[in-house]
Amino acid sequence: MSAFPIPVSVLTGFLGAGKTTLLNRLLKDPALVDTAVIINEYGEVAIDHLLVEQASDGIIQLSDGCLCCTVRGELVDTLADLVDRLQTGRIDKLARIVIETTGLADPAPVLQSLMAHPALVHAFRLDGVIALVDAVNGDAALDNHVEAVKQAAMADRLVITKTDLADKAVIERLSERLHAINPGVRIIVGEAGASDLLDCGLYNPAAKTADVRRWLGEASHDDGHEGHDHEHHDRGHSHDHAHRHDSRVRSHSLIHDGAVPFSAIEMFLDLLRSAHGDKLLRMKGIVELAEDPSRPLVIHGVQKILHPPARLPAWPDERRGTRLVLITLDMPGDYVQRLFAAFTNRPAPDTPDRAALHDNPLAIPGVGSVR
Ligand SMILES: Nc1nc2c(ncn2[C@@H]2O[C@H](COP(=O)(O)OP(=O)(O)OP(=O)(O)O)[C@@H](O)[C@H]2O)c(=O)[nH]1
Repeated sequence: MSAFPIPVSVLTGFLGAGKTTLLNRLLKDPALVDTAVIINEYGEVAIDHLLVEQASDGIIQLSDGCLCCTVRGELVDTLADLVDRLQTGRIDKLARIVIETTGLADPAPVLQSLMAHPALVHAFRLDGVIALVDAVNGDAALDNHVEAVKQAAMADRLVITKTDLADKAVIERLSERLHAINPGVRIIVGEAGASDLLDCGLYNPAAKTADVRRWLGEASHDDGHEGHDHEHHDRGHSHDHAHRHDSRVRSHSLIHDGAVPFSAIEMFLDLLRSAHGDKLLRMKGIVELAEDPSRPLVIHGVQKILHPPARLPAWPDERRGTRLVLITLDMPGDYVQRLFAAFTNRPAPDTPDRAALHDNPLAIPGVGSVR
């Protein structure tokens, strides 16, 4: 039987900051035994739960949507159900919960639910908010996305990730900026472990800045906007939708049932980045490679950076094929789908096939021009 209240850590950080990477490291630590992980992902093709290296029964995947808006009720139901399962003996032990938010989440509504929802207040206590800021892309995220600022401002622990990719001076400037946003916070530069991040003590909004208290106050009056400004355009296998916070941000889900040659994926990514690299916030996906279909390729792009692709030893579940999620800012129309269709040989009207792109990759009729 577990002791109530159960500590809950909220893991946040802008798109691609390294949340899943950190989670994978933390879950190997004995301090996280009997931890349930709740993952929320934005984009209709869920990938993150496949990349968390833990027995799948400890991971709960919330449906598509963002924790701070459409799936907030689902989080409350999930947590209430965990309490019920513990009380009825269907789960033996639950020592801790980690909630990984989407990179675009405003953490305020999540915290508000945990701190104030009548069904949850006695069963759970918010242990702390851990926010990740990427040393390479963090400045740009803070400049351009209020969600990134909110995440940093509400944190009890800030972790600067990807310090191996940035200069010392850049990291120092970023630390100063973060201290200005969140004066009381402890900043961990580089690899953070369980002892740095857990047991922060009860979350205390009074210790946070005035902005955070205002955001939390606003979040408590902001229920029931399910589905607002959430478009779905069904285009066969591809879906787009606009994020409610900012209709300039869209997610594009690309699915191809079948293997794809590495050269096709490489060229698709190259063209996308050279034509619209400035509009790519996040890209991640799992690819069935024609050259070696048994070991999926995992690709990650974060703003301008394409991280070195990694190979999984095997497929995490029975599904094969290629699934990519792209989150973009101001991307024109259906450019992404058309380009992807061209490379996976599913020509859409007016879209050339892959051979044509190989012949002249800089001139793509119907897909827009490459700068
Ligand atoms: N070089 C380097 N790469 C890192 C580090 N942390 C994460 N990455 C890479 O950054 C990419 C994105 O990492 P994720 O852990 O998926 O980021 P995330 O925050 O979970 O991403 P979203 O859920 O899409 O917001 C991956 O390719 C990671 O391998 C780091 O400290 N150094």
